[in-house]
Amino acid sequence: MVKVNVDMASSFIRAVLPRLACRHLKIGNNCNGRYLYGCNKRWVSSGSDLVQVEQDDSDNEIVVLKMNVKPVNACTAEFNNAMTKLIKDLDADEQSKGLILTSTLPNVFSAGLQLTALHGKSYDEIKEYFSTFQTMAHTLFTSRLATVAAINGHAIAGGCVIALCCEYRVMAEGKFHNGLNEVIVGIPMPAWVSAYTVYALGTNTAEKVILSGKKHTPREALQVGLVDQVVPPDDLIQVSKNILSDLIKVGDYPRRLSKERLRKELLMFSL
Ligand SMILES: CCCCCCCCC/C=C/C(=O)SCCNC(=O)CCNC(=O)[C@H](O)C(C)(C)COP(=O)(O)OP(=O)(O)OC[C@H]1O[C@@H](n2cnc3c(N)ncnc32)[C@H](O)[C@@H]1OP(=O)(O)O
Repeated sequence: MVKVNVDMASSFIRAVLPRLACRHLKIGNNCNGRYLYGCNKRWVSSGSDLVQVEQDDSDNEIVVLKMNVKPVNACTAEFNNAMTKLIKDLDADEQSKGLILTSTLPNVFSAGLQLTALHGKSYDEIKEYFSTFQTMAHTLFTSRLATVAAINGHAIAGGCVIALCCEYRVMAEGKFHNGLNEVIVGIPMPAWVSAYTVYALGTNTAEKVILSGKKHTPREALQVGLVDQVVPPDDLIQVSKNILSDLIKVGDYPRRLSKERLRKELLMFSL
């Protein structure tokens, strides 16, 4: 399990964050959705039913993971752990080469951290919860698979982070937002999230995106590099599959090793 560096933020978390989270959202029993689970050809078990798994290409090389935590794909600890397990299982499965990450929900990719999980919790509980999110993000970021985020709705804060962990991001046109609003919510941006953002956007743009806390339209997200492509919603999955097919055409070993070498520089921020 990746450990979260919470030293600098410990008093903040204890004293302020739960209050801010409460103020930001109506606290209620709002993450009690029903979960679906399906797979066309073979099962890759997450040990839970929070993520739909589809392997629908003829070679079983491409896997589609659909986040499925109603109503907004808030990243519960159970979801984070399920995602981590799934990605690790796929990494260990030599047949799998590429991963598309999307959502079952029509308008939301992910709303990020489950803010309600922070309310009324002890410091240790909050720390443990954060570490499940960081472990999931770290596992996705360092996966040997080629990864494409098919962003079919809002991708806010941690939802945007999940997309940034992927190699390529395609977003559907629509009245959606994509951004890192942590500073607005009241969360000082953790160094590892900043590092992932810098990796994807470059330092100067990452600083603007993080410090503004701005939520971008798909077109604005494209301009700042939060996404690589914006497409009509109906084309999202097919475009993502086409991109992934190109990515995995490259020899598996050189690709895998190059990705590892490129991304390992950032691990110092993550561990
Ligand atoms: C140092 C160590 C540090 C380590 C810390 C590591 C941090 C890593 C960085 C990550 C930080 C974060 O993710 S912080 C999370 C920030 N996330 C957000 O600010 C997103 C807030 N949500 C939204 O903006 C919107 O809900 C949005 C996603 C666009 C969907 O809008 P909609 O109109 O479709 O839906 P809504 O009506 O708003 O929401 C539907 C219900 O879902 C709930 N809901 C919405 N977002 C939720 C959320 N994130 N968590 C829980 N519940 C949420 C609402 O309260 C509603 O509940 P009911 O009223 O009961 O129905």
